[in-house]
Amino acid sequence: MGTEKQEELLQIKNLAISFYNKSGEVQAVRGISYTLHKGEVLGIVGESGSGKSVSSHGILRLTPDTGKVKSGEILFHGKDILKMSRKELQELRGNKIAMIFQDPMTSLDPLFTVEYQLNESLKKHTSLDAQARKKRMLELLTLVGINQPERRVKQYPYEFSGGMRQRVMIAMALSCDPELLIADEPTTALDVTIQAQIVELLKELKEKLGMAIIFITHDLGVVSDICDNIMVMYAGKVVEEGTSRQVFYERKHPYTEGLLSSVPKLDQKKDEKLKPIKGNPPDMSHVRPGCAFAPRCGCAMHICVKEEAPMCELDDTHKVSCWQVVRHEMEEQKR
Ligand SMILES: Nc1ncnc2c1ncn2[C@@H]1O[C@H](COP(=O)(O)OP(=O)(O)OP(=O)(O)O)[C@@H](O)[C@H]1O
Repeated sequence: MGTEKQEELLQIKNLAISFYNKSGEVQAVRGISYTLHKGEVLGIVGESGSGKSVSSHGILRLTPDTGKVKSGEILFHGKDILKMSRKELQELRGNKIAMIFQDPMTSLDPLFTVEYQLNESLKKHTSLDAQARKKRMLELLTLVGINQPERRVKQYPYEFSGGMRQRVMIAMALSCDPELLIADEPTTALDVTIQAQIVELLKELKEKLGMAIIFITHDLGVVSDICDNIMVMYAGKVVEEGTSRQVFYERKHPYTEGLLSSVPKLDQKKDEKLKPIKGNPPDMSHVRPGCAFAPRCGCAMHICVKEEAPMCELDDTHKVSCWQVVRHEMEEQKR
C-alpha cells in the first residue's frame, strides 16, 4: 500500500498481540500487516477495542506486562524493533519515533513550566547548548502555531486551553525531529473546530518536516483530509485498506460503511441523521469462527459466520476482507 518509489520506513508483518488474564487470552491484535513509507500519513480507524492502540503502542514496545507479542515483525528501516537491545530501543523512542496522545497531560507535567519541560526534552534528545535550546524552543512553539512564544513558554500547562496544550505536546514530540509520529486519538477530546485546527497543523508539519504519521482515530471523518492511506480495523484485524480516496469513495466493507454513517461530516445537513452501527464489538477473549463483524452486519451470508473471508486485492492499494466482495469478484470474473 502507498506511494511508489518512496523508501519504506516501517513494515509490520503479521503482528499478533494478546493479553492474558484470569479468564484466559484476550486476542487484541490478530495478525496485521502494513507498510508505511517515508513522509506518508496512515490513518488507523475503528471503534473502541478494535486494536488500534495496542498495535501502535507495540511499535515502541510499549505493550503492558500482561500482554505479549505472539508473532510478527516490526521493521523500522529494515531492522526488527522486537529484536532491538534496550539501548537501541531508547535511541529509537523519542529520537526517531515520537508519540502523542489524546490527553496531553500524559506527556506534560502539570508542575513544571513549558520552558522547563521543552528544555529537558531538548537536553535529552539533542546536543544543543543552552542558548541554542532556548532558540529552538521558541522555534518549536512558533512552528506549532503558538503566538507570543517568549511569554507562553514561561507558563504552566494549566494556563493553556485544551487545543493549545495539544500544540505544546506536539512541540515536545517534535523536539527530537522524529521520522515517525504516532498520534493516538490526538483530537478526540477537543471540540470540532479545534479538532480541525490540530489536523490542519499536523498536515502542515508533515509537509514542512516530511515526517511520516500514524493517525489513530475512531472517527473516519477526521482523517479524510490528512491521510494518504487508511486502514480500517475491527476485532484486531484489518478489514479494509486503501488510499484515502478509495476508503471514502469506493469503500466495500459493510463495517467501513457503518463507520462513515455513524460520524458527523463537516458538511452534514441538519436533517441528515447519524446511523450508529447496531450492536457491540465482540469480546476478544472468546473469538468465534467466521467474520467477527458478521453478527452486526446487514449483509451477512451463511459463510460469514463459518469462515473468515480472504483478503481480496481489488488493485495494488485497495484490499478488503469480506465474502460479499469475494462473491462479487467471482461473478465479475465469470462474465
Ligand atoms: N492492558 C490490557 N489488558 C487486557 N486487555 C487489554 C489491555 N489493553 C487493551 N486490551 C484489550 O485489547 C483490545 C484492543 O484494545 P485497544 O486499546 O487497542 O483498542 P482501540 O481500538 O485502540 O480502542 P480505544 O480507542 O478504546 O483505545 C480490547 O479488547 C481491549 O480490551
